[in-house]
Amino acid sequence: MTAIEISNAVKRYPDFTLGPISMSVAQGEFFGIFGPPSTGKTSILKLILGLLQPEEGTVTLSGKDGAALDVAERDISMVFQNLALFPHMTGRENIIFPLKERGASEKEIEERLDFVSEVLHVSHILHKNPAQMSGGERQRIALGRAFAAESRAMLLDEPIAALDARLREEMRVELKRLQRENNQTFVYVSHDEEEVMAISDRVAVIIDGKIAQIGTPDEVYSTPNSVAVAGVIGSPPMNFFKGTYSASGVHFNTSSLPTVPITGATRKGGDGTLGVRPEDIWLGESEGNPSIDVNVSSVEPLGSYTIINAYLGDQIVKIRAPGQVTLKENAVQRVSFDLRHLHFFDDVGERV
Ligand SMILES: Nc1ncnc2c1ncn2[C@@H]1O[C@H](COP(=O)(O)OP(=O)(O)OP(=O)(O)O)[C@@H](O)[C@H]1O
Repeated sequence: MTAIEISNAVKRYPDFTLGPISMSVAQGEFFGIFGPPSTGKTSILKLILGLLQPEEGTVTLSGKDGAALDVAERDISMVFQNLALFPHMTGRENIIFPLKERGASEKEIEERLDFVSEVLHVSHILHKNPAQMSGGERQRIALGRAFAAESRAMLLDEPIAALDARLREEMRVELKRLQRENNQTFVYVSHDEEEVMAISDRVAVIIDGKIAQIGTPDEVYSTPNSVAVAGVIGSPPMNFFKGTYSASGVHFNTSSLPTVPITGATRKGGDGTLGVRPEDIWLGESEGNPSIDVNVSSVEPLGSYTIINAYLGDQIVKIRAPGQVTLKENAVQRVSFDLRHLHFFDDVGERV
């Protein structure tokens, strides 16, 4: 069943237009929204919650036209980026507020409070007021209040951004578990690509107020439909090389990179872009794959992998090699491109 359906929705601000946006989220789905800053992610959540009305198009919630539902009727909780806790209430009072509002029994309130406090690690701060909490603690209390409500759907806007890295990893596992256990619909906004890819069933990539691609994390990563999507998904980002298509493949302008055969594509002639992810460039020659010399510029050892920045002509190329690699600056290094994982884009940046 479709929980949230947005169809050709447009919202115009003086300096920014969101949309037209079309997306549908299934009941019980963990739906991620990812994109660079100021691209309209929060505005999409506000359309779903009813804080914004679309100027064109529609928002439908479980089959009901959003235009006919006020915020309270939607049965949706939202955790805002700039969280809004009641300052005069303790953590405990904040969390149980929605339960009291709907007249839950004392027993139910206590049980829910215990459950939420344990999962979110907030038992020790329940007596504090928000002013006495750190940013991360306030964030967890805000999450607790949203979870306590047991709404049909939860909208989360960068909900764990204020937490430290270890707690963030722990929390994303817990959030996913809670979502699955409660069979809730989650729409989860983050500008942290790794986080949103790790946690979501499907991801919408938002660029300049429009949905650039919707797919599973694997689809979006393995087959980005444009240079724009390829450029924002993946860390370090994909390497791009300008070139020209011909009958035998693509000839790249970059120094002496050999013509790269392109399989299954009908395109001949015209400019294009080759995309290669840093992990698809290998150190050394490899059979059947095009190879080329690069000049090592710097080496970043990161424990389980190493990032090598190297010059190919006057362009910096990023290579991600497994394990620890010892390479000297200015060394000439032969590298090969994994032919199975090359990405071709046309002159307007669409995937070929
Ligand atoms: N109420 C408003 N009035 C005018 N402009 C607005 C309003 N709300 C948002 N905008 C503009 O719309 C654009 C998108 O904002 P939005 O908050 O939806 O993006 P976002 O992707 O969530 O951003 P961030 O990642 O920085 O939180 C921004 O340029 C913002 O300045």
